[in-house]
Amino acid sequence: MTTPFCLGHPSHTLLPEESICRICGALAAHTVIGVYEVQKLLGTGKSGYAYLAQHQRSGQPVALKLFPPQAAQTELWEAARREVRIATSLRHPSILSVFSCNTWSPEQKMSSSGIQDRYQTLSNMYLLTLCQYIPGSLKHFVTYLQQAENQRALREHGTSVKALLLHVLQQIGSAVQAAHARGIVHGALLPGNILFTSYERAWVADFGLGRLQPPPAPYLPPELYAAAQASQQGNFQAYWNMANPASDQYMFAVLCQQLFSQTLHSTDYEPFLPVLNRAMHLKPERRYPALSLLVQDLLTLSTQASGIRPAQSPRPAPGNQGNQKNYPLTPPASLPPVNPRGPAGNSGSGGPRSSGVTPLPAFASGPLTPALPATPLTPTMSLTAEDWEKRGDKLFTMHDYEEALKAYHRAVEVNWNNAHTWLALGDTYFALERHKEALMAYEQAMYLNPNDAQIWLNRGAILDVLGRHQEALDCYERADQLQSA
Ligand SMILES: Nc1ncnc2c1ncn2[C@@H]1O[C@H](COP(=O)(O)OP(=O)(O)OP(=O)(O)O)[C@@H](O)[C@H]1O
Repeated sequence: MTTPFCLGHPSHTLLPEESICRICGALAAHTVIGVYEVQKLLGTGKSGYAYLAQHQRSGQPVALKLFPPQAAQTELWEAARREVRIATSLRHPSILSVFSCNTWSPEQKMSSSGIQDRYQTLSNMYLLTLCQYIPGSLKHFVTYLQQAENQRALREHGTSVKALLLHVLQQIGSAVQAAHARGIVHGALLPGNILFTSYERAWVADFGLGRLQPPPAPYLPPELYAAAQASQQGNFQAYWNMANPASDQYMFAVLCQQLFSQTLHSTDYEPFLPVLNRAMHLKPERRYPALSLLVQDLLTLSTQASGIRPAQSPRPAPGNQGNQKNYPLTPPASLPPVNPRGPAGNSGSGGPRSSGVTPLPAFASGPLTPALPATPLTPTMSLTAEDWEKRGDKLFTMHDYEEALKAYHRAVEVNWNNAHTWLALGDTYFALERHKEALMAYEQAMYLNPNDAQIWLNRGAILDVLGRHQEALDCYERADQLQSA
């Protein structure tokens, strides 16, 4: 038997059954949490670790984050969970949705659910979130923009580094503005929370979680210094309460400033400085009344300088600025439209679609996604239910949930009585965020096989998402009983 080790840097050996390292606090390699097995450390944030984990059945990669127990912060977890749900419900094409946000205790390592609520003592509870794994980081994006050959390729497409940069900033701004319109402040617009599925497709992560801890300099706006200090002394509520849309605007402007200075010539970058200076004004009331106005000014300046037709993003009516809904994700006129598929949880959210123009390079998919054999998906009458299910499994692993759904539907048409296929169908609806349909599929699976712990577990997870926490707990308990029977 191999010695267990933790995923921290440097790695430490662990005692058998130890799932969290006592020295560095990182998870043990291969820890199983619910239906996911932890594979590697993705990075360390302000208040915890992020890991790559894999769905045990389908192989689907997910990003799993653990926020360690800190009594004062724990009080905020319920509020954070509420905000995570609201942000996810916006289905914004650039808001990375979180598909599970719950408390978890290492003592439950051997439990089937892994996601526990209320029954644990506060001192050993972690806040655990699961969201889509997104392979590209802001660092990848900047490196791409800095390379001469890519700059040349962009020019050949009739666009530029600046246009692509502004296109991405527009997506980020749109996500943050949409959240502000629903009363959600991000609180940590840092490079680690900006992720990419392709070089022109950005996602903002950690809505609802960013305010749990203040960001470091230079992102921290001056008006929040005192709150940050208070949180260092354990009063996390101070930062949670004080962060506001104007402070998000400040952080967004710092992010813009860093991106501009790293990727543009100073002559291209200088015209933007007055706009950024306004957004970073020491007095929050002197900043833009809404983030969308800042983005609009950046776009207008950019198009004035380059002669590109400005993106159509109407200013909000006076008096309605703070409450502006959203503004369209209109790419600069010369940017080639491409179709990087968004993550599954957001696939119904109306991200850009392909128009057949040569795409900009997409990120390679993660190592956990094997290539799909080039089998056409045309229905063949001779396929068995098992064949359809296998096909669905492959498509699911490739994140092609729409096609996986079709394949699983074919499987249940051929054999209605297979609980396992209904379970797979439920998982696919879950990935597509069609929660009610997922619940119905799990219930059909449960009807066919009431003694399958996995079905109870997944039904619990969907009930959690639907806010039916008590029923979810009952399901987790039933799953535990079945597994220990
Ligand atoms: N969904 C994801 N997919 C892929 N990588 C991710 C994902 N979420 C986070 N990461 C990676 O893990 C790292 C740590 O993430 P984490 O959210 O813990 O911290 P952060 O984003 O850097 O800062 P913060 O604590 O403010 O959120 C990130 O820098 C990023 O590289």
